[in-house]
Amino acid sequence: TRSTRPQRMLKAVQKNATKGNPKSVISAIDYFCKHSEWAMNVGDEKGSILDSVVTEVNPSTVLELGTYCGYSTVRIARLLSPGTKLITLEFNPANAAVAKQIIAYAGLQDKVILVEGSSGDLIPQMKERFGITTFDFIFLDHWKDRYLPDIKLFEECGLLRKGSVLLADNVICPGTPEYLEYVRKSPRYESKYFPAHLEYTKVEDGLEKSVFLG
Ligand SMILES: CNc1ncnc2c1ncn2[C@@H]1O[C@H](/C=C/CNC(=O)c2cc(-c3ccc(F)cc3)cc(O)c2O)[C@H](F)[C@H]1O
Ligand SMILES: [Mg+2]
Repeated sequence: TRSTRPQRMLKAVQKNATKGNPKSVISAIDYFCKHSEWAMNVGDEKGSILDSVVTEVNPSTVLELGTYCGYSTVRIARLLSPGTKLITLEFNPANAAVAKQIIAYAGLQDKVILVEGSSGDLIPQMKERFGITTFDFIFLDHWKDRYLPDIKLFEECGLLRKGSVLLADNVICPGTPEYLEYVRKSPRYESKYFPAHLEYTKVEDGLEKSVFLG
């Protein structure tokens, strides 16, 4: 049967990237998406903003919602200090299987805990399963209508502390209007918009960085 786009992306990584070299894996995926097939990775322009926020926060506890093929997982994990691991949630087994291989190809498997399942089910389990008290950094890039319910879940589960940073992809395209209204209106968050473009296109998009004020 015909391969899937994530499988073709993995093939492109195995063909064009250097094993153990995260930068070459990132470049191979960006090249594939620019010249072969568009895919919903955060991409190089927004990815650079992601890099700068991760570097600034230098988090000890990290969560990503929506692994997809692992592109942003590789971008984040490559910047983490030794001994720090990122937890990434993906509920589609086929995506998780590809992501696992792309993360391993980058040599970052020891810095990533990929959990198969839905954020709605897994967020309440973070404390008991992974010994997390609070997250320093959260990257939201899963179904856009789940950003708001999930941030409320973080609050209810006591997973945010004064200074926790949430970075949300696609707040313009496809758009997350309810989430944006919530973080921008709530007195409990300090929010800032980083303008950019939809990955591999000229369409306007951007990232919203929201700091929990406690
Ligand atoms: C709901 N809880 C979940 N828990 C675990 N994994 C999940 C959950 N929900 C989804 N997943 C998992 O997270 C991924 C989903 C990513 C969704 N991303 C997008 O739709 C998305 C769309 C565009 C886009 C823009 C313009 C256009 F013309 C077409 C597309 C651009 C983007 O950057 C995106 O991120 C994965 F597929 C799904 O299994
Ligand atoms: Mg996205």
